[in-house]
Amino acid sequence: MTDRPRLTPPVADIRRAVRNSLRGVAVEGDLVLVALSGGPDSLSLAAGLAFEAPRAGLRAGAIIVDHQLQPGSAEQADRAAEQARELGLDPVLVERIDVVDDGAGPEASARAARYGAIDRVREEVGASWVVLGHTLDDQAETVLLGLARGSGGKSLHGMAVVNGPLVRPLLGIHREATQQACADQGLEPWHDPMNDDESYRRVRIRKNVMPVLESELGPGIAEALARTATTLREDSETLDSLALEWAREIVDTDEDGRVTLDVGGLVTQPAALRQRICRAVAEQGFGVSLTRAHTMAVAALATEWRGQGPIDLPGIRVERNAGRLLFGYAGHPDDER
Ligand SMILES: Nc1ncnc2c1ncn2[C@@H]1O[C@H](COP(=O)(O)OP(=O)(O)OP(=O)(O)O)[C@@H](O)[C@H]1O
Repeated sequence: MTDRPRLTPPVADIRRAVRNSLRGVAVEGDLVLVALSGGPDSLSLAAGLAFEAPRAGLRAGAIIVDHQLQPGSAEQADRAAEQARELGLDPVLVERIDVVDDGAGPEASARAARYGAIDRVREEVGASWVVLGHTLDDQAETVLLGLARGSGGKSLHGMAVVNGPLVRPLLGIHREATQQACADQGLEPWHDPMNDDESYRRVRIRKNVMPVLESELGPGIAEALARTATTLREDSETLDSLALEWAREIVDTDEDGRVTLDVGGLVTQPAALRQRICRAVAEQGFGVSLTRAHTMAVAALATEWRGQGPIDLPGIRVERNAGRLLFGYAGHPDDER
């Protein structure tokens, strides 16, 4: 653990972070749930929320998801629930779920099931917001993971403080500060054995890569990575809204319900906008998220077309017809002709 200079104690920093992140989004009377794993990040967040919520006229509860994947998970979830009650949170909800591997691997399937359960419970109890305990170090690790994947775009943006009903107040707080805050308040966090399992890339980044980067490049590397994520996200949001404006100019719908794009209008755009326009049409018109490779393939139909036929992508078919790109559902009745 690096010794970082601190102006204020971690408990105060966490309370301030909770206050600032909810200010301007939550209104008086709103119910805010903390997603509590029992680890130091979410436990210190739960304590911060329990302190701040009544001062801001908010109600505060907790949701604990028991993935039922490891022996003892039920006891661990009950212990976290007990800690939440001791902090004065109400309601405290324990959701036991069955994780089915959806093909994305055990970790990703558990995560998807967890977010699904959290959202379901949030709606059931009428909560407006869910606060999550992701820290600045999680953010830095997310950026490095994105870089390593080489997928560019959104994977480098890290996480936003507010994303729909999900709020991440601790993105400016180091993990070690959450550990210290727990100790300072006499809270005993749970240690997730998965955090030591080096078969996970994220764990190897945390345990092996970040310490080297810190010692070679300086202790501010996590902040620098997190700042980069914020800048990239802000730039990208600007490009997204420009792309939407342009899309309105060059998009039309034909009599078969297919979305058509004027190629002439598309190719005059810089590559970043061109790709975003194609992605936006697929997403907003058909509910399909194009991967980077698929986006490039679709954009190439506009810029490098040599008479090739339609591209079939999961859920969507895109083809070039004279001066237009045609986007239709895969399995469109016209495909049979
Ligand atoms: N079992 C759980 N029940 C409720 N909330 C949880 C649970 N596990 C994690 N969380 C919430 O998610 C936050 C991040 O946890 P963690 O870093 O373990 O997630 P992850 O598996 O890396 O996935 P992701 O970062 O995509 O959420 C925690 O601080 C907590 O708020």
